[in-house]
Formats: sequence, structure tokens, C-alpha cells
Amino acid sequence: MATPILQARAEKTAQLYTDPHNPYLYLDRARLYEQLGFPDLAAADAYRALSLLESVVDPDGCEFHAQKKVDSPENDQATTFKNETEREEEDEDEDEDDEDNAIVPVTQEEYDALIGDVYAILVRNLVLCGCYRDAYEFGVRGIGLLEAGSAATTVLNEQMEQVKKIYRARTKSEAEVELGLIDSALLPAQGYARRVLYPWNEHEPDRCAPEELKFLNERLADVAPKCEVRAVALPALHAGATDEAEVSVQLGLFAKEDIAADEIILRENSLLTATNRLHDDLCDACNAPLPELSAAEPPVGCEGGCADTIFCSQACHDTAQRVYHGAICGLEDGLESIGKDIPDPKDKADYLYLLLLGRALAMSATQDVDALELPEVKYIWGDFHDFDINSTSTAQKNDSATLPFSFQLNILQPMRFLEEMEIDPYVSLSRYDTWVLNTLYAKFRGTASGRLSTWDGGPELCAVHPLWCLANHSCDPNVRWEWGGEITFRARHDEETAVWVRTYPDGKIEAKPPAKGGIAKDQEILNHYCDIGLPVKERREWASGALGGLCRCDRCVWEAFEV
Ligand SMILES: C[S@@+](CC[C@H](N)C(=O)[O-])C[C@H]1O[C@@H](n2cnc3c(N)ncnc32)[C@H](O)[C@@H]1O
Repeated sequence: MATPILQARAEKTAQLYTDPHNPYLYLDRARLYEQLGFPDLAAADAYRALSLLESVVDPDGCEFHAQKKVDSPENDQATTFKNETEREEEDEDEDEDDEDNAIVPVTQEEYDALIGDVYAILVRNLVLCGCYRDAYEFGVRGIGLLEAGSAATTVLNEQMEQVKKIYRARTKSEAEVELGLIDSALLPAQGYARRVLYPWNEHEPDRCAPEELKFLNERLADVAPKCEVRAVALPALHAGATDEAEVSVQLGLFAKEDIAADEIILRENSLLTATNRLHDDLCDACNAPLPELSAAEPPVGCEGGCADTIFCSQACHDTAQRVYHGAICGLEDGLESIGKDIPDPKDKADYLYLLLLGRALAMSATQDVDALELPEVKYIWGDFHDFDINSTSTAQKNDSATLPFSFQLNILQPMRFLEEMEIDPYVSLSRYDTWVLNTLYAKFRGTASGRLSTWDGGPELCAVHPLWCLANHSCDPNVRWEWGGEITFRARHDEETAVWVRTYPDGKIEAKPPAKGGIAKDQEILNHYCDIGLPVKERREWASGALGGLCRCDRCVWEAFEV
């Protein structure tokens, strides 16, 4: 049973689906998200309201214009809550509805009445997420625009005090700082959002249910015939887990029969890939190196006018058209400029996740399916916390606020992707709403594999392989993985298994003989999310992002003297 506030959010969302360029509705929904403790979603809606309102003062500079349906008795129907299926059924009747509802532009007077609240909500919620750099930019813009002394400028000035506090801490200065003299590049751009399974998300499967496991095992049979997906109890690693015995029931891969050392046990291809290399010699679909032009089967170009989109084979070309390229064919020029050429190497990994998101959006549009229903996405682990309606969220004080969130990567750039794909981001809200994007990011951040550049050592390629990523981690893994055009697991042999070493305070070193290679029937297939040659402290640091906490595998626990 939905609580009144969730019900109100559902109603407002349903209204937005039929009146998508109405800034009032976005502002209303932003307020509801604020109350629900989702400052990230509130900021995104406030930004949508702001972008639409800007069209009132600059109609020629804006592609989408603020307008609203004028209420009619029929329109009232749209305010009653509909679930996803009911909504789809109603879409067909929508054309008739439109004839009954007049759509009118939002006026300058309405702009004047709304704009203060829009800035106040946007800036307050960006601050709550910890996105201080963009909060500052919008705060300064709002203060410059709004009448001094208004309620909204009071809110903005309060928020700017928070920003100044962060700036002083960052620059290690005690002195008062003038707002105009702040160097915004020194403020943090990235904050955090709650990593939760949204209560209105109807796409997430019950992955441990027998029928879902059966489905996954049918898929796995083609890719890893000697392996099986099973439910497994893992130690809970997240920050809130204080009890060592607390477990998290998840999935893992297991051997169905004995596997010899060096045997390749899994081969998987995926088109959910991304690269930040511009104009590269890699296949656009699978990211494998392109064959020579003189090869018997030379590379295949896109026929739709994408000069830099090249595939390693006709098969990759055809699959790409069907899976993701169809919707973006011919739109390469605009799309190429998003998320590549990143000036600060520290941001490269985050921008690769954005590019992965872009690929998922292209897949969704090409196949005309919700991104969260894509087979590459639906069953992968998202490391979600339970949603607690009574808990509010700020970047500083919520255990579930662990999903990196920024104005650029979660709000602005995804909108740019949609616009470059010639999709109206407002009309397509039901498919590409911010909670959908956050859910995609949560899934990608725990499961994507990456490859580093041989040029500068920075991350340059990443991919989600939905079956490969079901394998859990150990610092004493029994497989190695390799990723060319396809990703593989190969059982380790005797010389490749990890040596356990620990050093006592008096300098004495203790080592354990490494395990034998190969994998016995019913053993879990254990991958490695970090370089297993590193000492325990470094391994734990490297793997903590993908694990959601510090590794407690047998080797780590032994090497860190925790047993
Ligand atoms: C790539 S997924 C692995 C598959 C996942 N168990 C599933 O159900 O799909 C990574 C997540 O698995 C869990 N995990 C993997 N190895 C683990 C380990 N050694 N100890 C505890 N949790 C682990 C963590 O929650 C991590 O975020």
C-alpha cells in the first residue's frame, strides 16, 4: 500500500506523462522528492523546470518550450494514479484527450512567479547532495537574477553560506570569502545519491526466485556450459554492517563438474561497452581491434553516414544495427562530443560510466524497450540498500547515500545524449527519468569491467558482461579473466594461484602454500576485482568500490591478522 506521499509522487508523474513541458509539474514533483529524501531527484526536476522556464525569456535559444495543458474535466483523469500497464493502455487514447485539452504557453508573469522557487529548490538540493560546484554556479546566477530580499534569495544566500564553508575547508582558509571570488573549480562537483531500489521501480526481478534462476541458467548454458548460477550468502560489507555474521544473499557462479587447470569455462560477448578513445581503431560494437583493410574480411563501415563508426565484421555491423546503432545512425557528430576528451584524468572512469549509460540509452531507443528491461541490465547486481521512507537523505548523513551523483553526469549530460539522439527528454520521461538513470549507474558501478590504456594507464574501455559479472570476488581466485572481443574465464593452474603472506610486527614473515589449480565440482567460481599481487591493505582499497566495502575473503582476513 503506497503512502500518501508516494501516491502523490505517482500522480504527479502520471500528469507529467501527459503534460511533459509543464514546469509547474516538475516543480511540484521536485518538492515531493525533497520530502521523500531524494535531493538528487528533486534537483533533476528543478533543473527541468528551470530549462523549460528559460524558454519564456529566450524562446529562440531553447529547443523545448514551457507550456501547460489547460485543465478540462478529462484532464482531471490524468491525476489519478495509474500503474505502468494501465498507462500503456491509456497511451492509445491520448490523441483523443489532446483534442479536448488546450495547450498554452507559460507566460512571462508565470515565469516571474515561479523562477525564484525553482532556483531555491535546485540549489538547496544540489547542496544536500554535496554537488557544491553546481550549487554555487546556479546560486550565483539566481542571486544575480532575483530581486534582493525576496524569499528565494534568502534561501540562496543561506545555501551559499554552506558553499563558503566547504570552500574554506577545501582551501584551508579561516578568512571570510566573498562569493564572487570563489574559484568554483576548487569546489566538489560530485556528491552522493541514495543507492536504493526505488519503491516505484517495477523492473527489478526477484533474482533468487527459482524461475528467475532457471532463466539465468538457460542463458548461462550457451556461455559457460560447465557452470551454474546459484544463490549464495556473502558477508555483508557495507558501512552499516557492524555484525560480522551479517550476510547478504546474492548470486554466484558455481562449477557443475570438475574443471581442469587452464580450461576456458566462460566466453561471453556484450555490446554494452564504452570507450573514451576518439576515432579509434576498435570495433564500435565489441571494441575488439579492427582487422587490416587488406584482410580477407576487412572492417565494415556504417552505411548511414557515420564516418567514424567502423565494425570489425559484417556480423558486428548487423548486430549493432539491431541492438543499439539503429536509433543513433547518422547522429554521430553530435554524440561523439559527449563524454570523450576528458581534461582531468581523475574524471575518466566516471565519464566511462556516462558513456556506458549512453550506450544503454541507444539500446533502449533502438529496441524500443525500457533500459531496465534490457537483458544486459535487468539481472545484474545493483547493490541497493533497502528504501526506508522515514529516513531523509543528505550526502553527509545517510548510510544509503553511496551512489556517486553529479549535476553533469546524472542530469545534464544524459539530457544532452537524448537531445543528440533527437529524443525529447521531457516527452520521453517515462523511459529516461532520473531514477532510471541512477538505477543504471548503480548497476554499472558494481559490475562493469574496465581496461586501462597502454598509453597513459588511465581507464579507456569498459563493458558490462551480464553473466560474467555474476562471479564473486576472492583475493585467492580460481580463475583469470581476459577481455578481447569476448570476455573469458580460464581456470588457474598451480603456478597462478595466490600465495598468502603475512608479516608480524617483529618482521617475521609467514606464508601458506598456494592452492592447487583447477576447480572441483560444486566449488564457487571466484573472480578477482583487483590485482591479487598487491598487499592486503592496497587490495582492499582497490576492490572496495566494486565490493561496496572492505574485502573479507579468507586470504584478506588471514593476512590482516583478523583470525
Ligand atoms: C559483480 S557483483 C557479483 C555478483 C553478485 N553477487 C550478484 O548477485 O550478481 C559484485 C557484488 O557482489 C558482492 N560480492 C562479490 N564478492 C564478494 C565477497 N568476496 N564478499 C562479499 N561480497 C561480495 C558485493 O556485494 C559486490 O557489490
